[in-house]
Amino acid sequence: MRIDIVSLFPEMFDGPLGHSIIKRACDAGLLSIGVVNPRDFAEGKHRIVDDTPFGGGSGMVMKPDPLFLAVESLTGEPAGRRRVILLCPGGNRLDQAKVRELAGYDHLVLVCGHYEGVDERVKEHLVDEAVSIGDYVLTGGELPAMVVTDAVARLIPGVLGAADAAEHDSFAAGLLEYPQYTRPREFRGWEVPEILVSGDHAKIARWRRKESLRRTLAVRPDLLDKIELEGLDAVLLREILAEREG
Ligand SMILES: NC[C@H]1CCC[C@@H](CNc2ccc(C(N)=O)cn2)C1
Repeated sequence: MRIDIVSLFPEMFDGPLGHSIIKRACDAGLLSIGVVNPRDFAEGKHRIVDDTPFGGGSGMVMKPDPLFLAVESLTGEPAGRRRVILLCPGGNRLDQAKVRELAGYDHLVLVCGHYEGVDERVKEHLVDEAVSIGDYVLTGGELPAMVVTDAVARLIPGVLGAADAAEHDSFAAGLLEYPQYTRPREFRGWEVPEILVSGDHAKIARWRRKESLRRTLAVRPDLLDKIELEGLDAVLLREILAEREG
């Protein structure tokens, strides 16, 4: 997969994309990431990328021309499935389903906004979709672009290594993930649940599913509305509710 990021601050990406899993994915050729600066596409000696808003108002707005030229420099050759995304607070909410959808593309172009706004013609005629990582405003779209890159990259086959590593993530099965423990078995008097050292894999799987349901019910009951709970899940949920009563 190829991810190109359009940002006025390319150096912001050296850290997060230059380490750990993302770096390994790039070194393994599973992912390639580029960052272009729209300022390099701005005309004139001062390479202006923003200007005051028509109609008045405070703050500056990102001009359309440098952004259009920067994106068009990346979308020349017809590359399979491509999606151009603007990161902004008013975009479609990013969730794991959206991450899975974006991971299905061959080429993502992530446009990072700045200042008080981005000229509306960028959203109307240049990008395929506006995406928000949450209901809050940041100083720029760079951190959201890193979030999207990280979340999508870990779903690329081979990036996470252990085949099912992404399967038991929170939200992967629509539920929050079960609690994880590792050595030491006893730490400051706090013991690892006995069942996890029982060696009974069926019981462990049941315990994990039940804990996922218990946590999801407690923290994100809204997620339970989205999935059909049948069979064992329904049994486990009844046990959880009975335990709450008891
Ligand atoms: N009107 C402010 C707005 C103008 C256009 C550029 C953005 C950059 N900041 C962002 C970008 C994305 C998100 C998010 N939630 O994904 C939050 N903040 C700020």
